[in-house]
Amino acid sequence: MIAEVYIDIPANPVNKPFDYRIPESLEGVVAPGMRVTVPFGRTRRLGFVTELKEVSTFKKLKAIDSVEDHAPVLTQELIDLGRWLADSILCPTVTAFQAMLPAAMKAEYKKIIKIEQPEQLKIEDADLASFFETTKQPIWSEIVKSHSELLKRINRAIRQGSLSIHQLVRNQATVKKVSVISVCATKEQLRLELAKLDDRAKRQKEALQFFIKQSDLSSFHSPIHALVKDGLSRDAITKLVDKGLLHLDQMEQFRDPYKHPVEQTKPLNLTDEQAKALAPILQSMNENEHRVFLCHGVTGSGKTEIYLQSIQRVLEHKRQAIVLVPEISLTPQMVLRFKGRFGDQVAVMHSGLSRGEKYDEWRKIREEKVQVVVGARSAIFAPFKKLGLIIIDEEHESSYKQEDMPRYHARDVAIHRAEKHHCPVVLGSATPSLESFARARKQVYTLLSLKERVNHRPLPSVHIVDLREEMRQGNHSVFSKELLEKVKDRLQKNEQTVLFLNRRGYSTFVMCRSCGTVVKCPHCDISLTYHRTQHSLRCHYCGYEQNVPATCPTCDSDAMRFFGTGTQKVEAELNRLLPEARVIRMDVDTTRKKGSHEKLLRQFGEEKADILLGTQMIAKGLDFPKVTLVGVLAADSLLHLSDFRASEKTFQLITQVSGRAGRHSLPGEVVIQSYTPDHYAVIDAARHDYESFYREEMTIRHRWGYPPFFYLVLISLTHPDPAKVAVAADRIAAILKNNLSDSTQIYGPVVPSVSKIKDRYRYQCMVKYKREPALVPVLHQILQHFQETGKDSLQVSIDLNPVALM
Ligand SMILES: Nc1ncnc2c1ncn2[C@@H]1O[C@H](COP(=O)(O)OP(=O)(O)OP(=O)(O)O)[C@@H](O)[C@H]1O
Ligand SMILES: [Zn+2]
Ligand SMILES: [Zn+2]
Repeated sequence: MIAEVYIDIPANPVNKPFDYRIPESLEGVVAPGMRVTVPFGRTRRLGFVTELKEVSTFKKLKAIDSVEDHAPVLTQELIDLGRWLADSILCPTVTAFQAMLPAAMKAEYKKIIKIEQPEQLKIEDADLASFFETTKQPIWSEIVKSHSELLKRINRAIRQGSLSIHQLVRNQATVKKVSVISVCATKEQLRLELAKLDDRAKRQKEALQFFIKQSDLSSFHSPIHALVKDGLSRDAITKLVDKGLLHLDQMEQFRDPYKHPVEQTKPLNLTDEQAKALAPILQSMNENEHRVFLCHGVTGSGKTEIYLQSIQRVLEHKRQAIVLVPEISLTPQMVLRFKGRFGDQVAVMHSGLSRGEKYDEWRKIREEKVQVVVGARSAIFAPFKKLGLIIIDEEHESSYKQEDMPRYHARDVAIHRAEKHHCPVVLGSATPSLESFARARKQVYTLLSLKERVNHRPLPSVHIVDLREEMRQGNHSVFSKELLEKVKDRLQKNEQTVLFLNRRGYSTFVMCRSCGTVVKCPHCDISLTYHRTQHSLRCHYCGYEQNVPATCPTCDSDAMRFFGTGTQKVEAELNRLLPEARVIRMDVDTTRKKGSHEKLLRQFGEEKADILLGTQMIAKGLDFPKVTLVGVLAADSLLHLSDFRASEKTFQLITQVSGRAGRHSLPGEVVIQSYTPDHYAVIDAARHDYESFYREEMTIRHRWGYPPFFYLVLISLTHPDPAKVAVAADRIAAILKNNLSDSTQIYGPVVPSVSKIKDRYRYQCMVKYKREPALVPVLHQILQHFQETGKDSLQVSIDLNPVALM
């Protein structure tokens, strides 16, 4: 038999299956979806078996060395998915396969030095020979590091054939095992042994008495460490094992990151709106029909309960469900809602788990020990065999798109998988992406609307504060008078406040602090980006460049400023203005340590603080009854990012943050501080008017030719030599222009705002198109032609439908 194997080298020339002979010893063992070690070139590599066949067109085939898995790690569906993904996002197939598996299963390659001719080595270099006699596993990289003086001699010995270099492939995945003791003797036999032992074997006697006391010996088993904890001697147990009276077994164990018992919750009585939204989802499941639902529900409308009750039906049908949640809202609060309803049937996958924990959660899925997975982006690849439902909460979140290879969007993968499994996908959000809402409008997706909060609780009332006005009145603080008054009021009433400061995007744009003007590109309607090194303003899209104006082009004031307020500064100011307030600050600095994110949120939930001050990580998923005030310190910070999605992101963020207020019995209030209070993204968010925002934004996208009306492709090049990357960028732009149709537009090449990363210079080209059949073949050709391997070479990456254009 012959196996087709994708080699674990993510490079274009290797991006095809290679044929390998299955040796007799592995006949019937090797199966598609397994990982194998194979000789490749002069090394050994890990590979994925995708197909078995009888004949090969090649005459001389190398044989597979060994099998890494006892069962396939990729199902047939995932193998097909990997091929599809590789084609549609232009990545090597093996990269797609790897993305589907937990990191612990990535192969680790180690080079070791092997002695081929010990006698010859002794003659040629006796010192070296005795060195290797004392070194058990001479690992190449370690020898290079600590015995560099030997390198020359080792190299000579390799040339002469007495030494050689071997590549070891190591599977990093480890299964945690526990030693379990059972009894293989009768009580009678144990008593006999007890009588035989002399008095010095006191500990063995104790152990025997312990087992004799057990009511049912044949079904007894216990981890050895539990017995030791109960006072038995490990030594004595081992002796009894040796005598054949006890039996020792290694049992696999799952590491459990959520050990605490969870209180079971029951399905809630649905509101009318919830029931109306749930019905078509259930119907689609009953009919085994693939449909995509967009569940557009205002914050606090009870979307999660709809998810829970849909999953319940999935379980009744003996099928399985995937729930995707953005990494930052995958808080214990969120996890508990699923564990509380479905208990041990839920696996959780997120970046906070250790490698081993992630691997075990993955194994629970593969071994069908769980039926539901709640996880971040990569959980979309959960190896369930009978998917019945995929839910993507906060579907508008840009983190569902992976920013590096493979650049997949979890939403696209979800829809593709659900099609194969004939099951529905539910996309949920209070602020759907324009793409998804447009599809729902065109009835590609089915729209489910929840317009009210649960139990008719009102949405919070929102006040917009004009920061320019505050400035004019001489208030230079980050807090407007109104916001400060309201925070004080909450302090008095013993209620809580959430203050939100978006730091991302600061100081990349220049704004006039007296009139709010931001300098834009005359050709693209995009804010210009400040380049520190040249002290100039540039357009990301078309390359337009100008100097930073000394005075504001609109009002002539000299208050043109870069933005630089951070959470720390705000915290200091809070301490000065309200010394009695207890503040919890949450940002990248205070949440770096594992578990600190949860800890801070728990403290806030336990009302150990009055104010929660944070960045985007507090915008989502929080549900605290005492929060009655939310303040957005500067709503514009995202608005002027040089990104056509800037307004959309601003609208989403303001809506999400506002949604944290007044979710329970106490009514909520929101203060939005802004330098551009009449921007539609700010006004519509304040009015909770998604549809109005959608209309205005779509008009603008249409006018300027941005998605969802057009598709974008971003081609990025990097090279250590600025001249080389410039030449390649020009050639690629020329190929695009010559091979794509006239209606497709090609922008660039331009230098992106970050022009150099890790000493590699960057260039970008952008393609904007509506229908372009030649696109994928041309992009393939570009990759084949320009992509080089090796460190100091040209790197080309292609991002279809990029979410960030930085
Ligand atoms: N049918 C119901 N009856 C009573 N309470 C409910 C019902 N459905 C949901 N709730 C409660 O209402 C609150 C808000 O629900 P949930 O968090 O699911 O809203 P959401 O739509 O997901 O909001 P967000 O988009 O802001 O995260 C929760 O505390 C939830 O327990
Ligand atoms: Zn101005
Ligand atoms: Zn421009």
